[in-house]
Amino acid sequence: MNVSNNSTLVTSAPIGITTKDACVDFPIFDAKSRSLKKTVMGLVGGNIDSGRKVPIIEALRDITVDLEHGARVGLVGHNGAGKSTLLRLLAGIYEPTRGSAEVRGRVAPVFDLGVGMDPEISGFENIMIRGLFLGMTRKQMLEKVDDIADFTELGDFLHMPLRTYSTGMRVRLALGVVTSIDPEILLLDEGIGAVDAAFLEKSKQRLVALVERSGLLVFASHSDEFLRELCDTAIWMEHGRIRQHGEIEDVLRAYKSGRP
Ligand SMILES: Nc1ncnc2c1ncn2[C@@H]1O[C@H](COP(=O)(O)OP(=O)(O)OP(=O)(O)O)[C@@H](O)[C@H]1O
Repeated sequence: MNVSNNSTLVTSAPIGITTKDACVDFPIFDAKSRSLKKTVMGLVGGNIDSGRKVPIIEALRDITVDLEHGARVGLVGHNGAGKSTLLRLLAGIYEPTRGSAEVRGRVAPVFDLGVGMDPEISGFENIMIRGLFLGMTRKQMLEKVDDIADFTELGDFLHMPLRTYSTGMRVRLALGVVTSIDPEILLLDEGIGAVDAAFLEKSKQRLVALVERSGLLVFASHSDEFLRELCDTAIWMEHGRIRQHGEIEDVLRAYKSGRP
C-alpha cells in the first residue's frame, strides 16, 4: 500500500485529472523471494523488483497525463499492464509512491459492479445504496428508482433479497444503477460479461448516454468494439508504463501490431 501524500482531490476548479511522473508500487511481504529472479520482466504484469528485502511489484511507472473536461479515454494493454491500477490512481484511491496526481471533480469509480451491494437487503434497497455510494443524493435516487427498476426487467424480484439473484440478475441491477448516475468524472473498468446478449445491447445504449452526460471518461477494456463506441482517444499501457497516448484508431492499431 502506498503511504505517501502526493495525491490531491480538488472540487472547485474545472474538472480534470493531472498526474506527473506518478509511480505506484506494491510491496509483497509474503513473497518467496529466494525463488524470484533478480528483476523479472514476464509477458504479463508489472515488473517485479526482487533485489531488495521485500520484493516490490512496480505496477505503475512515470505516468504523466493531463485529462480535461470532454476527454473520452480508453485504456488498453495486456493482462497486468496496469490499467486497473491506473484507474485507481486517477480516482484518488491509490496515492502515488512517487510523483503526483491531482483529481479535480466528483469521481464515480465503477470498477466492480458488485461493490456496495448487500446480499441481505432487497433489490430496491440495493439500488438506493449503490446510488449513494456512487455520489448521488437520496432525492436524486428516489427520482430515478422507477426508471432503473424498469430497465432491469427484474419485476417482483426487486422486493426479494439480493442473495436470491443469479449472477446475471445482479449484473442487471448494478448496470441499471451505474448507467443512471450523473458523474463529473467516470472511471469504468469493464466487467459486464455475465449478462445475456440482448441485455448487453440494451445496456450499451444506456452506457453511451451515461458517457455523453459525464464530463470526463476513462474506460479500461479488452473490447475494441466497446472502446470505439465510447472513446475518441486511448492510452496503451505496457508493464506499468504508458507506451502510447493518442487517437483511438492509432493506438488500437499500434497495440495490435505491437509497435507504436
Ligand atoms: N493489490 C495488489 N497487490 C499487489 N500487486 C498488485 C495489486 N493490484 C495489482 N497488482 C499488480 O500490479 C500490476 C498491474 O495490475 P493491474 O490489475 O493494474 O493490471 P490490468 O492491466 O488491469 O490487468 P487485467 O487486464 O488483467 O485486468 C500486475 O503486475 C499486478 O500483479
